[in-house]
Amino acid sequence: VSASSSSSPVTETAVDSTTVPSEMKAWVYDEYGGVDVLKFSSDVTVPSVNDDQVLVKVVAAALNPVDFKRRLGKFQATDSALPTVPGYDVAGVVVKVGKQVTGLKVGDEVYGNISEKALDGPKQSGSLAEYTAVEEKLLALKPKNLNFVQAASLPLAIETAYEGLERAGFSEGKSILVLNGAGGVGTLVIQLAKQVFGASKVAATASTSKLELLKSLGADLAIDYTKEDFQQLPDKYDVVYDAIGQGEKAVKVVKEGGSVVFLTGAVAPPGFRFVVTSTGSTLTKLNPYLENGKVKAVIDPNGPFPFDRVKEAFSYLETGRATGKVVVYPV
Ligand SMILES: NC(=O)C1=CN([C@@H]2O[C@H](COP(=O)(O)OP(=O)(O)OC[C@H]3O[C@@H](n4cnc5c(N)ncnc54)[C@H](OP(=O)(O)O)[C@@H]3O)[C@@H](O)[C@H]2O)C=CC1
Ligand SMILES: CC[C@H]1OC(C)=C(O)C1=O
Repeated sequence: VSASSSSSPVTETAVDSTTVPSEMKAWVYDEYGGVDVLKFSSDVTVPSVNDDQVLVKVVAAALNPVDFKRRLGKFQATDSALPTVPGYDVAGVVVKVGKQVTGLKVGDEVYGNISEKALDGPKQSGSLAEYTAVEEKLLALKPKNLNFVQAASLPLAIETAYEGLERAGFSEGKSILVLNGAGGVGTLVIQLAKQVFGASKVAATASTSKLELLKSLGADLAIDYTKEDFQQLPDKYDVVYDAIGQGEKAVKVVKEGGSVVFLTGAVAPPGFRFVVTSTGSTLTKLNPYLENGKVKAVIDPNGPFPFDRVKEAFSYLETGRATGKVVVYPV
């Protein structure tokens, strides 16, 4: 696996914005369950565009664990109605703009996480489709040096990484331990902590074959969780960022007065858990770090998965072994 920030053939894509059809191809499920509830359909209604939204022709989409947790029915109480087109992360081209849209125009190449609140009323018509409708405020212009696969991989994960660091009060000169440094979020927490926030020390956990990746992303210490227990090591950290659900252990290695961020699983005091909020402004703020290559997209080398292999893509993500992001391209 290598992190990359240079564009490639996927950068070029021609999208005819004049002919938006009424129906589209998309992956849909109308019942909660395993990957087999996903059905490929060619006659899904193209979502209408509210005044504050744009219609995006999807070039690439990325998968997140929240996609399969939602499909399994873990967030039914606050989910949008079935049937659902899954998918939060999108990169594509604007083909229609709502009446109140001021910052985007037809032809703009954009990326973003299409659901402002990941669990509370997420979009019913998501990004694993030929078109998706998104509020302008959730999108940012795609950095020119990133191809669509790289751009699609970033939104939800980088927004989560950034929001967690902000909420933890992470700042220059502080130390951090990232539990699950090789995943979609952890690969970005390492980079943001080092390159954007000015960490004094970044430690991260992964299995043996991924340790070099962690160091390439900026980790000063890569801990092989298959061989040693971070709790037995002498170090304590200003912030512990738990992206794997090891709450009870995470709080044992934080410094007095430090912060423990939980993304999943039980919250052990004094830690806290949050759910990511999508905002294009975070992407715009981080675009310079993506454009100068200080922060790179990490794409799992088993992908990108073409549109007709979305089930396989989810099955792979659900193994819990993905390195960086699982991306669907071409759509
Ligand atoms: N609260 C929120 O708003 C959000 C929550 N999340 C949640 O955060 C978690 C991480 O998300 P994401 O990064 O996308 O997940 P990924 O599916 O990308 O994580 C996969 C990685 O997990 C690593 N891993 C598995 N077990 C361990 C372990 N015991 N210790 C260290 N690493 C391990 C694997 O590395 P290896 O093969 O080496 O084990 C693999 O590279 C998920 O539970 C997700 O639902 C994510 C985004 C937002
Ligand atoms: C409660 C955490 C939940 O929210 C998101 C976005 C996930 O991936 C989760 O597990």
